[in-house]
Amino acid sequence: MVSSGDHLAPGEEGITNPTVAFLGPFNSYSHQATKIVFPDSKWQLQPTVTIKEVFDRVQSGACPFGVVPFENSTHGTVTFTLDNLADRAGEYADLVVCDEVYLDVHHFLHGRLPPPPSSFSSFSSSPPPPQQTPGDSGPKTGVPLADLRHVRRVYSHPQGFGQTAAFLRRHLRGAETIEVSSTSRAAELAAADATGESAAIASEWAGSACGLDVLARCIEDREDNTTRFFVLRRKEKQGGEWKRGRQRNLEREGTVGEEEEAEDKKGDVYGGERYKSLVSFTVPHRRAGALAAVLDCFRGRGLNLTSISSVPSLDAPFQYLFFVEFEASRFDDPEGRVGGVFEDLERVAERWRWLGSWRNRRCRGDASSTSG
Ligand SMILES: O=C(O)C(=O)C[C@]1(C(=O)O)C=C[C@@H](O)C=C1
Repeated sequence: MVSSGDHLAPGEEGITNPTVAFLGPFNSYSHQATKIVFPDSKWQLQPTVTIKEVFDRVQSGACPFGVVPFENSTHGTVTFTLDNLADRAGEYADLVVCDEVYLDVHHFLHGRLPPPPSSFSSFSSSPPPPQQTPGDSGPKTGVPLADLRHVRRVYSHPQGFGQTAAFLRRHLRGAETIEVSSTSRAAELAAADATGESAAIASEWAGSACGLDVLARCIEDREDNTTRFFVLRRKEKQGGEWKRGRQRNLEREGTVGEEEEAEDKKGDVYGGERYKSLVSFTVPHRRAGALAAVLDCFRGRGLNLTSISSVPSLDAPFQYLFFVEFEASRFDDPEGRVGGVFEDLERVAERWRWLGSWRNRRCRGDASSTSG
């Protein structure tokens, strides 16, 4: 099976501006995820300061693609992305999700090694944590590799803190935690602190790019910590690529290798799980069972839901806009189940929007699903 990057490369033919926006700076997890789909030998990767800026660049056409984190397996939804997908101000009418990327996320604590033991007396009287001894077989994970009593503040992205809550509780209880726009920005800030009292929760490569010392490795609460990213593009391109009644999304723009085409034909490998789609909707707030009625549309069409999220709709306090992901594509809908559920939504939801259909990267037989 070819990698998703290989699928994409020929797709550049129709793209005169091979640029991709992602949440920067370089060395963020978003950067890593972006490189999986858009190798930097072929694409110009453009870091942004905010997730909103990724949406802006794709909507304006400045970049044909953008990559944004959507959810983490430990800490849940990335609210900045959901907020933009909610598009309350009607700024992103043309944007759709056209692919997904899974990235294994292993956080390191980076900072400066502690000063000599005699200078600790003013910080704390508790004993230093166990350190790695020369006889240890491999690098220890999830424990401090040095005394952390000199660390007064820790920078990270809110997701970085959420995914390492147990380590922070156990080893950095007294330290101030400061949320910043990305984990790679956190590493930059820790490196800029000449006192050596700042640390960052960031990837291994983000810390080493800033010349920081590793104070602890793999400090995430769960070993299977994974973040899923969405690839965004403008709608008309994707819609225009519908050939032979099949989905023609980002990686399928005339780029499907023979090997993959053969895989596609094996309905038993992918079953009904080859594709996923995302819709957002609001329901009549005061009507009992209104949300259940919308969800029942999917049940009625035999469509399996894979995620449900919500954000305040901002129509009125405590009213919500919902997101539902389900296993099917509007571009590969031989039984009309997706078309049918859209008709149902038209009747049952207050307002609703299709936000994209793409290949399910976590279905059996797709080797390009995860990296990290
Ligand atoms: O801060 C980064 O490095 C990012 O790319 C953002 C982000 C996120 O928003 O979830 C991406 C992956 C990790 O889950 C932590 C942070």
